[in-house]
Amino acid sequence: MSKIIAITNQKGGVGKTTTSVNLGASLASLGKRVLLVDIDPQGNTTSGIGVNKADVVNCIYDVLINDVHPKDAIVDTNVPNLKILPATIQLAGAEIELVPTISREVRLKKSLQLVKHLFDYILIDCPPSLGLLTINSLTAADSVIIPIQCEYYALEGLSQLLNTVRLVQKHLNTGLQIEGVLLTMFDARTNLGIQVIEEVKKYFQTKVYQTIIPRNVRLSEAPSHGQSIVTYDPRSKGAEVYLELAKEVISV
Ligand SMILES: Nc1ncnc2c1ncn2[C@@H]1O[C@H](COP(=O)(O)OP(=O)(O)OP(=O)(O)O)[C@@H](O)[C@H]1O
Ligand SMILES: [Mg+2]
Repeated sequence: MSKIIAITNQKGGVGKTTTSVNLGASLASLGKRVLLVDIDPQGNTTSGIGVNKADVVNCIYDVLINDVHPKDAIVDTNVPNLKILPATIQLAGAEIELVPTISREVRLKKSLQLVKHLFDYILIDCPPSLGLLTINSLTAADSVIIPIQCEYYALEGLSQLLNTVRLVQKHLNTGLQIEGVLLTMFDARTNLGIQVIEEVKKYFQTKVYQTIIPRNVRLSEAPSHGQSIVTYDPRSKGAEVYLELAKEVISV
C-alpha cells in the first residue's frame, strides 16, 4: 500500500529538506519504491539529491499549472528506488498563479493519484509557508511529518500549523493524519535541547518519533555534493539515525 507523507513546518530551516532527502534515501535503501516531491521554490531537495536544475525539462510547476502528466516530470536520482519530481525557481510564481484557477487546492492531489500506485512512499518537501503550495501538499497527503528543531523558539508557530492541518481536515482532506513529530538538530551538550524534547513529548505524546536527529556535520555537507547521507557517508551518525527513522516509519 502506498502512502503520501507531507514533511511540513512553516518555520524555516527546521530540517524539512534534510529529512525528505535522507528519509527518502533510507526508505529506498530498505527496498521501498520512493518518490520525492519538491514543492518548495528553493528547490533544495532537487539540488540536494544531485539533480541539476538547468537540465530539468518539466518540473512540479508544469504539473500544477500546465497540466503536464507527472510521469513526464519525474526523473531518476543517483539512488536506486528513489525518484524525484523536481522543483525549479519557476515554481515561485505558482503561489500567485494558482489563486484564480479552478480546484486550486486539489491540483497536486489529482496529479499524484496518477502515479501513486508506482510507489510505496511519496514524500513531499513543503516550503516554509502556509500558502497554497503547502495546502496542496496537505490535501494530497495521507499524513504529515512535522520536524521540530530542538531550540528555543521551536514551539512557536506550531499552533498555527496545527490549525491549518485541522482546517484541511475539515474542508479538503478528512483522512489527513499526523504521521509523527520528528525532533531535529539535537545538541546533547545543551540543557535547552533536553527541555524542548520534554515539552514536545508532553504536547504530542506518542506521536513523537523515538529517533531523535542529532546535529551532524556530515548531514549538512551532503547536499553540496548532491548526495543523500546514504551514499555520502553511510557510516556517519546521520546515516544511522535516518535509517532508524525509516524503520520506524515502515513499522506503523
Ligand atoms: N541534523 C542536522 N545536523 C546538522 N545540520 C543540519 C541538520 N539538519 C539540517 N541541517 C542543516 O540546517 C539547515 C536547514 O536544514 P533544512 O534545509 O533541511 O531545513 P528546511 O526546514 O528544509 O529549511 P527551509 O524552511 O528553508 O526549506 C541546512 O543547512 C541543513 O544542512
Ligand atoms: Mg527546505
